[in-house]
Amino acid sequence: MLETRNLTIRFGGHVAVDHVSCAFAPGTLTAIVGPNGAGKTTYFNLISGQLPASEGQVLLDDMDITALPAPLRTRRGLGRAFQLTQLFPNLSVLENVRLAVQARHGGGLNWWQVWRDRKDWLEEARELVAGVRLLDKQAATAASLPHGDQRKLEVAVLMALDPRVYMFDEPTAGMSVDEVPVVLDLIRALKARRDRTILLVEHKMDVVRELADRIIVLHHGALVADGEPAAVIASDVVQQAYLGQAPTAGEEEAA
Ligand SMILES: Nc1ncnc2c1ncn2[C@@H]1O[C@H](COP(=O)(O)OP(=O)(O)OP(=O)(O)O)[C@@H](O)[C@H]1O
Repeated sequence: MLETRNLTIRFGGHVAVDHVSCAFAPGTLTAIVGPNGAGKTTYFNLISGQLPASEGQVLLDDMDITALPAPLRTRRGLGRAFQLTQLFPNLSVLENVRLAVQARHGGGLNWWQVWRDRKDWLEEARELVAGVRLLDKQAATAASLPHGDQRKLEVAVLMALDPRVYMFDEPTAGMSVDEVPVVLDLIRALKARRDRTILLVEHKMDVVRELADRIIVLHHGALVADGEPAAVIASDVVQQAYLGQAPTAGEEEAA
Protein backbone atom coordinates (compact mmCIF):
# COMPACT_ATOMS: atom_id res chain seq x y z
CA MET A 1 0.00 0.00 0.00
CA LEU A 2 1.28 3.43 -0.98
CA GLU A 3 0.20 6.28 1.21
CA THR A 4 0.83 9.99 1.56
CA ARG A 5 0.14 11.77 4.82
CA ASN A 6 -0.21 15.54 4.87
CA LEU A 7 2.21 15.63 1.96
CA THR A 8 3.14 19.26 1.30
CA ILE A 9 5.63 21.28 -0.70
CA ARG A 10 6.11 25.01 -0.73
CA PHE A 11 8.00 26.96 -3.35
CA GLY A 12 8.66 30.21 -1.56
CA GLY A 13 5.23 31.30 -0.42
CA HIS A 14 3.42 29.11 -2.94
CA VAL A 15 1.97 25.85 -1.63
CA ALA A 16 2.05 23.59 -4.70
CA VAL A 17 0.92 20.44 -2.84
CA ASP A 18 -1.08 21.14 0.25
CA HIS A 19 -1.38 18.51 2.98
CA VAL A 20 -2.50 15.69 0.69
CA SER A 21 -3.41 12.52 2.59
CA CYS A 22 -4.34 9.56 0.42
CA ALA A 23 -3.79 5.80 0.27
CA PHE A 24 -3.50 3.77 -2.92
CA ALA A 25 -4.25 0.06 -2.75
CA PRO A 26 -2.85 -2.67 -5.00
CA GLY A 27 -5.24 -3.71 -7.75
CA THR A 28 -6.58 -0.19 -8.11
CA LEU A 29 -6.02 2.34 -10.86
CA THR A 30 -6.37 5.84 -9.47
CA ALA A 31 -6.52 8.79 -11.84
CA ILE A 32 -5.26 12.11 -10.54
CA VAL A 33 -6.96 14.99 -12.26
CA GLY A 34 -7.16 18.73 -11.83
CA PRO A 35 -6.67 21.95 -13.75
CA ASN A 36 -3.29 23.07 -15.10
CA GLY A 37 -0.99 23.96 -12.24
CA ALA A 38 -3.11 22.06 -9.69
CA GLY A 39 -0.06 20.19 -8.40
CA LYS A 40 -0.48 16.76 -10.04
CA THR A 41 3.04 16.43 -11.39
CA THR A 42 4.48 17.94 -8.23
CA TYR A 43 2.56 15.36 -6.19
CA PHE A 44 4.12 12.65 -8.39
CA ASN A 45 7.54 14.22 -7.87
CA LEU A 46 7.06 14.09 -4.11
CA ILE A 47 5.98 10.44 -4.22
CA SER A 48 8.80 9.32 -6.50
CA GLY A 49 11.39 11.40 -4.68
CA GLN A 50 12.25 13.91 -7.39
CA LEU A 51 11.33 16.68 -4.96
CA PRO A 52 11.77 16.78 -1.18
CA ALA A 53 8.63 17.28 0.89
CA SER A 54 8.36 20.44 2.98
CA GLU A 55 6.04 18.57 5.32
CA GLY A 56 4.29 15.21 5.58
CA GLN A 57 5.22 11.65 4.68
CA VAL A 58 5.26 9.10 1.91
CA LEU A 59 4.79 5.52 3.10
CA LEU A 60 5.17 2.27 1.22
CA ASP A 61 3.83 -0.77 3.02
CA ASP A 62 3.83 1.24 6.25
CA MET A 63 7.49 2.11 5.89
CA ASP A 64 8.28 5.81 5.87
CA ILE A 65 10.26 6.44 2.66
CA THR A 66 10.07 10.25 2.79
CA ALA A 67 13.78 10.61 3.37
CA LEU A 68 14.83 8.13 0.69
CA PRO A 69 16.28 9.44 -2.57
CA ALA A 70 14.48 8.51 -5.80
CA PRO A 71 16.70 5.53 -6.77
CA LEU A 72 16.10 3.85 -3.43
CA ARG A 73 12.37 4.38 -3.76
CA THR A 74 12.59 2.73 -7.18
CA ARG A 75 14.38 -0.19 -5.61
CA ARG A 76 11.55 -0.54 -3.11
CA GLY A 77 9.00 -0.84 -5.87
CA LEU A 78 7.98 2.63 -7.02
CA GLY A 79 8.15 2.88 -10.80
CA ARG A 80 7.59 6.00 -12.76
CA ALA A 81 7.35 6.22 -16.53
CA PHE A 82 8.59 9.13 -18.52
CA GLN A 83 11.76 10.08 -16.87
CA LEU A 84 13.90 10.02 -19.96
CA THR A 85 16.92 9.33 -17.79
CA GLN A 86 15.61 5.78 -17.48
CA LEU A 87 16.68 5.17 -21.05
CA PHE A 88 20.23 4.57 -22.22
CA PRO A 89 20.34 6.82 -25.27
CA ASN A 90 23.15 5.01 -27.07
CA LEU A 91 21.82 1.51 -26.54
CA SER A 92 19.31 -0.11 -28.82
CA VAL A 93 15.61 -0.43 -28.08
CA LEU A 94 16.03 -4.13 -27.35
CA GLU A 95 19.10 -3.60 -25.13
CA ASN A 96 17.28 -0.96 -23.08
CA VAL A 97 14.44 -3.36 -22.37
CA ARG A 98 16.76 -6.33 -21.88
CA LEU A 99 18.73 -4.41 -19.26
CA ALA A 100 15.51 -3.59 -17.41
CA VAL A 101 14.50 -7.27 -17.47
CA GLN A 102 17.97 -8.11 -16.18
CA ALA A 103 17.68 -5.52 -13.42
CA ARG A 104 14.37 -7.00 -12.30
CA HIS A 105 15.92 -10.45 -12.10
CA GLY A 106 18.65 -9.06 -9.87
CA GLY A 107 21.29 -8.98 -12.58
CA GLY A 108 22.00 -5.31 -12.03
CA LEU A 109 22.66 -2.94 -14.87
CA ASN A 110 26.11 -4.18 -15.83
CA TRP A 111 26.45 -5.25 -19.35
CA TRP A 112 28.17 -8.53 -18.62
CA GLN A 113 28.56 -11.25 -21.14
CA VAL A 114 27.11 -13.76 -18.72
CA TRP A 115 23.83 -11.88 -18.62
CA ARG A 116 23.79 -11.31 -22.34
CA ASP A 117 23.66 -15.05 -22.74
CA ARG A 118 20.39 -15.37 -20.87
CA LYS A 119 18.18 -16.21 -23.82
CA ASP A 120 15.02 -16.26 -21.70
CA TRP A 121 15.58 -12.66 -20.62
CA LEU A 122 16.23 -11.66 -24.20
CA GLU A 123 13.02 -13.38 -25.23
CA GLU A 124 11.09 -11.59 -22.49
CA ALA A 125 12.57 -8.29 -23.65
CA ARG A 126 11.58 -9.05 -27.21
CA GLU A 127 7.99 -9.74 -26.16
CA LEU A 128 7.84 -6.42 -24.32
CA VAL A 129 9.27 -4.61 -27.33
CA ALA A 130 6.63 -6.30 -29.48
CA GLY A 131 4.00 -5.21 -26.97
CA VAL A 132 4.78 -1.57 -27.64
CA ARG A 133 5.00 -2.22 -31.39
CA LEU A 134 8.68 -1.42 -31.67
CA LEU A 135 10.01 -4.73 -32.99
CA ASP A 136 10.81 -3.19 -36.36
CA LYS A 137 12.98 -0.64 -34.54
CA GLN A 138 14.54 -2.99 -31.99
CA ALA A 139 18.05 -2.32 -33.29
CA ALA A 140 17.71 1.48 -33.36
CA THR A 141 19.29 3.48 -30.56
CA ALA A 142 16.90 5.02 -28.05
CA ALA A 143 18.26 8.47 -28.90
CA SER A 144 17.37 8.09 -32.56
CA LEU A 145 13.68 7.38 -31.93
CA PRO A 146 10.99 9.98 -32.49
CA HIS A 147 9.32 11.26 -29.32
CA GLY A 148 6.28 8.96 -29.43
CA ASP A 149 8.48 5.88 -29.87
CA GLN A 150 10.70 6.97 -26.98
CA ARG A 151 7.68 7.16 -24.75
CA LYS A 152 6.54 3.71 -25.84
CA LEU A 153 10.04 2.44 -25.10
CA GLU A 154 9.80 3.98 -21.63
CA VAL A 155 6.58 2.06 -21.08
CA ALA A 156 8.29 -1.16 -22.16
CA VAL A 157 11.19 -0.45 -19.78
CA LEU A 158 8.77 0.19 -16.94
CA MET A 159 6.86 -3.01 -17.71
CA ALA A 160 10.17 -4.88 -17.76
CA LEU A 161 11.03 -3.54 -14.30
CA ASP A 162 7.46 -4.43 -13.22
CA PRO A 163 7.35 -2.26 -10.08
CA ARG A 164 4.67 -2.74 -7.44
CA VAL A 165 3.52 0.84 -7.99
CA TYR A 166 3.25 2.15 -11.55
CA MET A 167 3.11 5.91 -11.99
CA PHE A 168 2.08 7.25 -15.40
CA ASP A 169 2.23 10.99 -15.98
CA GLU A 170 0.17 11.77 -19.08
CA PRO A 171 1.24 8.56 -20.80
CA THR A 172 -0.24 9.44 -24.17
CA ALA A 173 0.90 13.06 -24.37
CA GLY A 174 2.75 13.79 -27.59
CA MET A 175 1.71 10.52 -29.19
CA SER A 176 0.09 10.13 -32.56
CA VAL A 177 -3.47 8.84 -32.71
CA ASP A 178 -2.37 5.38 -33.74
CA GLU A 179 0.15 5.17 -30.88
CA VAL A 180 -2.32 6.10 -28.13
CA PRO A 181 -4.28 2.79 -28.19
CA VAL A 182 -1.03 0.79 -27.92
CA VAL A 183 -0.18 2.42 -24.60
CA LEU A 184 -3.74 2.36 -23.32
CA ASP A 185 -3.98 -1.37 -24.12
CA LEU A 186 -0.87 -2.00 -22.05
CA ILE A 187 -2.25 -0.05 -19.11
CA ARG A 188 -5.53 -1.93 -19.48
CA ALA A 189 -3.69 -5.28 -19.42
CA LEU A 190 -1.70 -4.18 -16.40
CA LYS A 191 -4.85 -3.16 -14.61
CA ALA A 192 -6.48 -6.51 -15.45
CA ARG A 193 -3.73 -8.26 -13.48
CA ARG A 194 -5.22 -6.68 -10.35
CA ASP A 195 -1.96 -6.98 -8.46
CA ARG A 196 -0.37 -3.60 -9.05
CA THR A 197 -1.01 -0.11 -7.75
CA ILE A 198 -1.43 2.22 -10.71
CA LEU A 199 -1.44 6.02 -10.54
CA LEU A 200 -2.32 7.94 -13.66
CA VAL A 201 -2.16 11.68 -14.25
CA GLU A 202 -4.31 12.29 -17.28
CA HIS A 203 -6.12 15.24 -18.82
CA LYS A 204 -8.23 13.27 -21.28
CA MET A 205 -11.45 12.60 -19.40
CA ASP A 206 -12.58 9.85 -21.76
CA VAL A 207 -9.42 7.92 -20.90
CA VAL A 208 -9.90 8.60 -17.19
CA ARG A 209 -13.54 7.57 -17.29
CA GLU A 210 -12.69 4.28 -18.95
CA LEU A 211 -9.59 3.29 -17.01
CA ALA A 212 -9.97 4.64 -13.51
CA ASP A 213 -11.36 2.68 -10.57
CA ARG A 214 -11.10 5.85 -8.57
CA ILE A 215 -10.45 9.53 -9.22
CA ILE A 216 -8.83 12.05 -6.94
CA VAL A 217 -8.97 15.72 -7.77
CA LEU A 218 -6.30 18.24 -6.89
CA HIS A 219 -7.04 21.94 -6.96
CA HIS A 220 -4.55 24.56 -5.84
CA GLY A 221 -2.48 21.71 -4.45
CA ALA A 222 -5.24 20.38 -2.18
CA LEU A 223 -7.24 17.17 -2.46
CA VAL A 224 -10.78 18.37 -3.16
CA ALA A 225 -12.54 15.19 -4.30
CA ASP A 226 -11.92 11.46 -4.05
CA GLY A 227 -14.15 8.61 -5.08
CA GLU A 228 -15.76 6.47 -7.71
CA PRO A 229 -15.30 8.02 -11.21
CA ALA A 230 -18.90 8.73 -12.17
CA ALA A 231 -19.64 10.41 -8.86
CA VAL A 232 -16.46 12.48 -8.86
CA ILE A 233 -16.90 13.62 -12.46
CA ALA A 234 -20.49 14.64 -11.72
CA SER A 235 -19.61 16.42 -8.49
CA ASP A 236 -19.97 20.19 -8.27
CA VAL A 237 -16.38 20.60 -7.20
CA VAL A 238 -15.12 18.96 -10.39
CA GLN A 239 -17.57 20.69 -12.65
CA GLN A 240 -16.57 24.06 -11.24
CA ALA A 241 -12.90 23.54 -10.57
CA TYR A 242 -11.95 21.51 -13.54
CA LEU A 243 -14.26 20.45 -16.28
CA GLY A 244 -16.54 23.12 -17.50
CA GLN A 245 -16.53 26.21 -15.39
CA ALA A 246 -19.76 26.46 -17.34
CA PRO A 247 -21.97 29.06 -15.74
CA THR A 248 -25.44 27.95 -14.85
CA ALA A 249 -28.35 29.52 -16.75
CA GLY A 250 -28.92 31.91 -13.85
CA GLU A 251 -25.31 33.05 -13.83
CA GLU A 252 -25.35 33.59 -17.58
CA GLU A 253 -28.30 35.88 -17.25
CA ALA A 254 -26.65 37.74 -14.40
CA ALA A 255 -23.41 38.21 -16.39
N1 LIG B 1 10.34 23.55 -9.06
C1 LIG B 1 9.35 24.45 -8.93
N2 LIG B 1 9.59 25.70 -8.49
C2 LIG B 1 8.60 26.58 -8.34
N3 LIG B 1 7.31 26.33 -8.59
C3 LIG B 1 7.00 25.11 -9.04
C4 LIG B 1 8.00 24.10 -9.24
N4 LIG B 1 7.38 22.97 -9.68
C5 LIG B 1 6.06 23.26 -9.77
N5 LIG B 1 5.84 24.54 -9.38
C6 LIG B 1 4.53 25.21 -9.31
O1 LIG B 1 3.66 24.34 -8.62
C7 LIG B 1 2.35 24.40 -9.17
C8 LIG B 1 1.90 23.02 -9.54
O2 LIG B 1 2.55 22.61 -10.74
P1 LIG B 1 2.36 21.16 -11.38
O3 LIG B 1 3.24 21.08 -12.57
O4 LIG B 1 2.51 20.13 -10.34
O5 LIG B 1 0.84 21.20 -11.83
P2 LIG B 1 0.06 20.13 -12.71
O6 LIG B 1 -1.24 19.90 -12.02
O7 LIG B 1 0.90 18.96 -12.97
O8 LIG B 1 -0.18 20.97 -14.04
P3 LIG B 1 -0.31 20.48 -15.56
O9 LIG B 1 -1.64 19.80 -15.66
O10 LIG B 1 -0.30 21.75 -16.32
O11 LIG B 1 0.84 19.58 -15.86
C9 LIG B 1 2.40 25.37 -10.33
O12 LIG B 1 1.98 26.62 -9.88
C10 LIG B 1 3.88 25.38 -10.68
O13 LIG B 1 4.25 26.61 -11.26
